[in-house]
Amino acid sequence: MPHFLYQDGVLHAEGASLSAIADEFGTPTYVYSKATLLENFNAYQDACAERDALVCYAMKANSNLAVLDLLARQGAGFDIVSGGELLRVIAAGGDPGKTIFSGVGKTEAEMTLALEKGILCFNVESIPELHRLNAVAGKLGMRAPVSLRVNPNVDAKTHPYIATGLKANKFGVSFDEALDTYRAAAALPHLDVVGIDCHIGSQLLDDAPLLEALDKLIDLIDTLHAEGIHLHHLDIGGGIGVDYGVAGDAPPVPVGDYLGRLFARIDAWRAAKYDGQPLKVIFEPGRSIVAEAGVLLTRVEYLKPGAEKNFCIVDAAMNDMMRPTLYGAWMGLQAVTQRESEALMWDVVGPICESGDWLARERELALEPGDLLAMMTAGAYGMTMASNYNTRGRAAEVIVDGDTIHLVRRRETPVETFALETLIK
Ligand SMILES: Cc1ncc(COP(=O)(O)O)c(C=O)c1O
Ligand SMILES: N[C@@H](CCCC[NH3+])C(=O)O
Repeated sequence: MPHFLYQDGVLHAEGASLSAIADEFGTPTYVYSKATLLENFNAYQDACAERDALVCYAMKANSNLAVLDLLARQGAGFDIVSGGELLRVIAAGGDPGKTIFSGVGKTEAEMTLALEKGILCFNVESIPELHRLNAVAGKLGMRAPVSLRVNPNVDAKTHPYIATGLKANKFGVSFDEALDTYRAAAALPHLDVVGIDCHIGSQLLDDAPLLEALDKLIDLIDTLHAEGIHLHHLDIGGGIGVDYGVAGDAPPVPVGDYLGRLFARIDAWRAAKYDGQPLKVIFEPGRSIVAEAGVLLTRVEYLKPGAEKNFCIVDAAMNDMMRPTLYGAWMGLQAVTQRESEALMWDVVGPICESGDWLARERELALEPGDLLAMMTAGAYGMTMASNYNTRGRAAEVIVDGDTIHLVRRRETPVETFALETLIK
């Protein structure tokens, strides 16, 4: 159910007017809807009900502590990719015992922290990483729970920067080398081989590539079983996409439909080969939980019509939302208060000194300076990818719950952007 709707001609997040939010907290500001967040998470939880399954929210999509806390209280686990993200999970009251650690470059310090905090599992992506983890666990007198991230060489049919499951990508152990890598892992004294993992890419609109990857993992689990390596879980990663409103794009597969098909396959396989003995299933969704729950609220500073192009200069920029310039991503824009006046074609750009600093191109909008715009579907990979380029303080973040507005991250001041720096004599 959409929670960003016009009421009396003004765009609202649940019961709160975006215009009132801009007046109180300024712009640019990320505005999240708590109801959307919970509905999206519960689409996974509901499809997993009564099953041995764990939804590990991929917090790289949006790691605001209040977001993590809300999801943790719904039973979420977390997929992390750094020691910093683990510290956020803990600060938000999340459970390290429901946390899995992905990523190709884990440091010794990160491994040590994760072992000391008792995470559920390391998703290991290479043989050198296995050896490092074995050594770190040995030094601590512990055994590290390990799942291998296998690269199933499946084409996820998404933007090349966010496809991760092809041979050409840096991620995971190649499918052909997976068996030998499992043997190597099983022979190391300080590792417990517990699972298998893959993540083939992000913003997938169709679940066919995910089910193809599942079939490959299933075959591999059977081969490992025959070798005496018995796994306790299968982690299929994240990747389900959202509707950004791109003309011609098919709508994304509903989460419940995808999980239904996935569980049906797993159940049929377990019934045929393992007397129906269940296998724990882990998911790592990010975008499909938070993207639709957020908008980026920005104000028009100047209108600069020109012979070739009309530029609408707003107070948000590529440092606040990198997706358009990084991926050429199309993001929806809506006027917070709609005008009756004539619409013109605008390129919506920020104040940063780069021609790549654009948020939207060729949009038909009726605008005046001072108007507010909402960039839609901006709750994922927005604030988490923000930077301080041009010494811009990062945006504020608020969560709306009904008609209550919670400021969950105050605006960063420009002075705070250089507070860690020091002069030399
Ligand atoms: C290992 C891993 N898991 C999960 C995710 C979350 O993906 P998405 O936001 O597409 O669900 C990502 C990002 O693509 C990832 O790299
Ligand atoms: N940052 C990307 C997704 C990255 C996925 C991380 N593995 C995006 O905005 O679409």
